[in-house]
Amino acid sequence: MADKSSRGLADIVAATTSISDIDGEEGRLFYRGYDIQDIGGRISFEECVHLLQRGTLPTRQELDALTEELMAAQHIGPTTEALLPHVTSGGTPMEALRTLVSSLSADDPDVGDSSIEADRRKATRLVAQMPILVARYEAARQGRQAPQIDPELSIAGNFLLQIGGERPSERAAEIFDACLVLHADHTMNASTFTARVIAATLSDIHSAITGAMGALRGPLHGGANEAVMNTLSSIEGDVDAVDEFVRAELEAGRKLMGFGHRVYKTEDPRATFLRKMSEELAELTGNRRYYEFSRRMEQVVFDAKGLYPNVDFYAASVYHALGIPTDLFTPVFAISRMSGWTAHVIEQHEDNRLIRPASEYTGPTDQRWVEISER
Ligand SMILES: CC(=O)SCCNC(=O)CCNC(=O)[C@H](O)C(C)(C)COP(=O)(O)OP(=O)(O)OC[C@H]1O[C@@H](n2cnc3c(N)ncnc32)[C@H](O)[C@@H]1OP(=O)(O)O
Ligand SMILES: O=C([O-])CC(=O)C(=O)O
Repeated sequence: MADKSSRGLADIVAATTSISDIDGEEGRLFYRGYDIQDIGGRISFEECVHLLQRGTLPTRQELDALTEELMAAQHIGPTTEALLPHVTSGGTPMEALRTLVSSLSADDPDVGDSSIEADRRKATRLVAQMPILVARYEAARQGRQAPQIDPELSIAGNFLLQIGGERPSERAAEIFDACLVLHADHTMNASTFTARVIAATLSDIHSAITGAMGALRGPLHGGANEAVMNTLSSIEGDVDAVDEFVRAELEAGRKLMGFGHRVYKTEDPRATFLRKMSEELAELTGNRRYYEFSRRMEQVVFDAKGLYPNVDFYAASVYHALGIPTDLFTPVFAISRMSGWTAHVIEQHEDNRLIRPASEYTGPTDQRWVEISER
């Protein structure tokens, strides 16, 4: 029997990992020992994928080889293709994409092979396929074709091209690329933990990722970025209306999405980057409304509750300024987090033990069976 229970497994070490680390007191995040303050805005998402999945920042040659592999995998198979029209009409994008991601395994060349080598190949393919899936989903629900991939553009640039229908500005692609790096991994967050639990039964990588998608979707986790945008756009009037909105929400006992964190006791270092991006995009687009609303909300929430914004808070105004539809914000998170999830599945399979925590029983005891007619 366990010594004590921890609600929500807070502070419980559930895995050892060499992929990422967080110092919650200092507000620091590391990918394989590299401080996000150092690599954020400096490495591309493709380099980040190499770092997380393969363990090192790539040499030029390694990066070229990975980019080629990713390019070659940027398509979806006939099973997923056939499913697309069935999932675009009902439900949310995350529900549809969870189903579509699961279907990718049917056409994967390594289907049925759960060796580490096959895991690695599937991991690269999943990273390449996720932005294509989101873009194809968006095009399908709008009844149009997604533009062709441009081999000159990065994953980030191509995604903006496919969603927006035109080549993004260089700066927009750079900013989005940096966003993908910032969201790529975060130790034992709920979706990564889900993926590891599934992988630890020696299940396959697509099953683990499908579960992770389900966990990411919730508003207490990745779904918060969409909720933040809905909050910001629901506030009518000028920036002063933010004060009253926050007061009313807190008085009603509701949580403000995009604030608070299980691990960070100070500012989330990713929020520091995203705030700057939000400000820059406000200047570039000439629309400062959501940046200013966000700044005010941050101040008012801190004064009232001492809570800091998390990664999802400024991601909302950034994605909005980049022209991404609000209900694709969480799918965008999944595009990035695919790199971390897959790295964790590989790590779990490399040194596996079934994950099976204990529970503390709180139900009745000494019950006795009685005939159904007498209950
Ligand atoms: C990528 C990510 O997943 S980042 C997180 C995204 N999620 C959100 O932004 C949703 C809003 N935030 C939250 O719900 C929480 O802060 C979480 C889920 C992120 C962390 O939760 P936990 O560590 O379990 O903290 P918990 O929910 O128990 O909150 C502790 C206290 O702070 C309060 N609190 C925490 N976050 C918030 C918030 N966003 N707004 C208002 N109050 C909050 C709680 O009401 C609670 O108060 P109480 O002790 O008086 O009851
Ligand atoms: O770590 C967490 O609990 C949530 C989070 O910030 C993330 O997954 O990026």
